[in-house]
Amino acid sequence: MDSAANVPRWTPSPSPSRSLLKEPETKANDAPSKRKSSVDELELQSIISEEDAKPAAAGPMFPFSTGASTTGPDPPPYSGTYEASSMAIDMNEGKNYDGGKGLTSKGSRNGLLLTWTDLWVTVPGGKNGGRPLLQGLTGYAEPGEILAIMGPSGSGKTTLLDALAGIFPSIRICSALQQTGEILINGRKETLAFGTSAYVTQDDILMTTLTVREAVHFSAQLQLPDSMPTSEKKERAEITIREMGLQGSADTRIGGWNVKGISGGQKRRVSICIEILTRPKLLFLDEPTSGLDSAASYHVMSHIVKLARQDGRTVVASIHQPSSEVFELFHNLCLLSSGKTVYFGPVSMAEQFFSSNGFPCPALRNPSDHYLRTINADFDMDVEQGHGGSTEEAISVLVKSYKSSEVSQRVCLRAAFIRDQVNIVVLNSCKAI
Ligand SMILES: Nc1ncnc2c1ncn2[C@@H]1O[C@H](COP(=O)(O)OP(=O)(O)OP(=O)(O)O)[C@@H](O)[C@H]1O
Repeated sequence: MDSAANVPRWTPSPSPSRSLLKEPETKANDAPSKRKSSVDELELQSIISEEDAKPAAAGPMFPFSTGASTTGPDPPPYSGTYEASSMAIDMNEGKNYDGGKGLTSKGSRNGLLLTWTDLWVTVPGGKNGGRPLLQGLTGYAEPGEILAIMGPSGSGKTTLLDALAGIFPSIRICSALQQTGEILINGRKETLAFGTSAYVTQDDILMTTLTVREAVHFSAQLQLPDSMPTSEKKERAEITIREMGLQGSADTRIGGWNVKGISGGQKRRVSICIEILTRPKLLFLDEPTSGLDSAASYHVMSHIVKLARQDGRTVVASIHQPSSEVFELFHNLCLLSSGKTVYFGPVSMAEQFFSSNGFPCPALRNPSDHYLRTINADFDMDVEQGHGGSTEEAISVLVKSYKSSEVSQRVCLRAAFIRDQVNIVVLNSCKAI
């Protein structure tokens, strides 16, 4: 077992300024388009189909607005075909990536592509005019993929999820948090129709007197459209109960502080069950695996991956301590420390990022544990020093290195590219009218 003294510490070499995403030797024989690695080579191809540019039918508005409602033609559904090949290769290298093929599949054609640029959330007041909880974050979440948000406790994971889900300022008015930056759906500010997105919060708010089956069935009756026959709603509820591995406790009361009911982990799964009943296109999950053992965590997360892949759903999940198997299920990783980005990019490239900055993951250690231990400064006083610099120094090196890295530039470019591309399509469709 590792002792606290074995926590990897900052060592000054190799140089943090070393460029990331260097072309691996093994790619030398790949097609020329795959070999492109420079951002200058990014071809901004306007290949969103004309059909995609048609305004979508208006529907009832979802309470979790993800941006101001816009006038004019609605944005085209994300087609997944805008991608320049050079970017697709470098950004998505790794075993979980399907080379962009999945994004052009039928299921993902109507997916939601979420992008955020220079996102700040601040608590007003204090000497310096406020305390920033999120500091200029930029990123994206793609259809058919899972973005994992990780970081030590208090690093801003829930704040980021809340901001992306449009919780500020409409729902948590009393929090008085200030938010700036741009959050776009398919490149546009958009208010989503009811049932399009769902948010499983950290707290399980459930009716304690109901059984699991009653809770899920009632929820299905209320959430699923009136046009769906009752028998189909019941079937959907039963399928979802099974998918979350709750069939064994379906007739057990949920329970609360006064009456013992299902376990904490089972409550978590009931909450997820209720939110995925409508099969939302955009799903936010705050700590979906808390309270679950490693096998249950794996089953729940792999089911969510399946859901994401099946119909090109976009999933953003904060997660504390994934096992290595669960970690491998994620596509992209957003690693936060005190509201700053330590790393954003493909899960498969994170290891290279850490080792190129002097923090190689020791053999046989779960990479996610390694990343979190490297950037957790909460217990610095208790941890024996002597392995190089402090955790604060390590965080500072990684944050600086990420900012100047090619991977960060690509993330910014990608967010800008998606926005510009959609604007071109909307402009063209307006001209055509
Ligand atoms: N309304 C608020 N007013 C002041 N500070 C806040 C507010 N909301 C969050 N914070 C602070 O913002 C920081 C980030 O909180 P957040 O809940 O996003 O962290 P987290 O990474 O989700 O933590 P955990 O993993 O423990 O859930 C914390 O320091 C928290 O105390």
